[in-house]
Amino acid sequence: MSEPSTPEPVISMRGATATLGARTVLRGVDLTVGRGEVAALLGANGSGKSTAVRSVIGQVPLTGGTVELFGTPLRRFRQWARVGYVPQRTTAAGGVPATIREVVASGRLSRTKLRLPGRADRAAVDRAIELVGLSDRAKDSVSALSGGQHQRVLIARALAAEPELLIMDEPMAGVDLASQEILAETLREQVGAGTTVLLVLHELGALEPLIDRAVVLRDGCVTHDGPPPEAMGQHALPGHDHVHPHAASEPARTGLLT
Ligand SMILES: Nc1ncnc2c1ncn2[C@@H]1O[C@H](COP(=O)(O)OP(=O)(O)OP(=O)(O)O)[C@@H](O)[C@H]1O
Repeated sequence: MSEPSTPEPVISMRGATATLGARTVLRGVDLTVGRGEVAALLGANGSGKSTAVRSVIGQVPLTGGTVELFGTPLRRFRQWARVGYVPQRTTAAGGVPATIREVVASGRLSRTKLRLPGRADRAAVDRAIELVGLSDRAKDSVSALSGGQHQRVLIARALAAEPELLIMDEPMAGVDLASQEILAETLREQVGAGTTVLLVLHELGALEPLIDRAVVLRDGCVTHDGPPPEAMGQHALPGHDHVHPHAASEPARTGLLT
């Protein structure tokens, strides 16, 4: 008991294995993210990045290994308001007519539960919309938004709960440059405020300066865990294509990732 204790990890995944259909997608993944840390999960298409983060929040059951969130085993974890999750490229519209503000406000439900929203709740929703630069469009229908704006709405929805841990799956995928800059700035603010962040990325790109640690997956195994390898910041090394299924333009190159 003499040594100063390191801060309790916010995410602690140990020896995680998972299968989807007949396919083993995670083969013993260790992933630890400490409080206030910004970690990037990198890897080629199909390496298991999305499956790993979905396992962290219990959307994909593990066949082996363990996950703890804020020091609590996942099966006992109930404090979901502490976790904001932005899934990979979904739409905020969902076929139901809703305004930007309504969609973002739905992200606050994990805090309000069954009580009526109060002033602090409304302020958190307004602030989340402001952070992603959509204040002037708050009353517009989400069905009229571009892909990048959709993504900003989904991120604002996650931020509305003021999460301590923010998990985002390829937040920059298919997002126009202007929205990318706003998202990077939003993330900078969150990180500055002490939020712990886990990002799935296929390249570090504009977010590189924010990343403390990179964890690289290959075929369901961790092949690197440490400072972001330099080559990952650029579209480096020829012959290593990562083709993003959602990218409209030419394939991005991700160097060490494949
Ligand atoms: N529902 C499913 N049933 C069977 N296999 C699946 C299912 N979903 C994903 N897979 C497979 O599991 C593997 C890992 O998928 P995952 O989405 O975790 O990879 P990823 O690293 O996030 O890839 P990407 O960069 O393409 O998003 C892939 O080979 C994928 O085809």
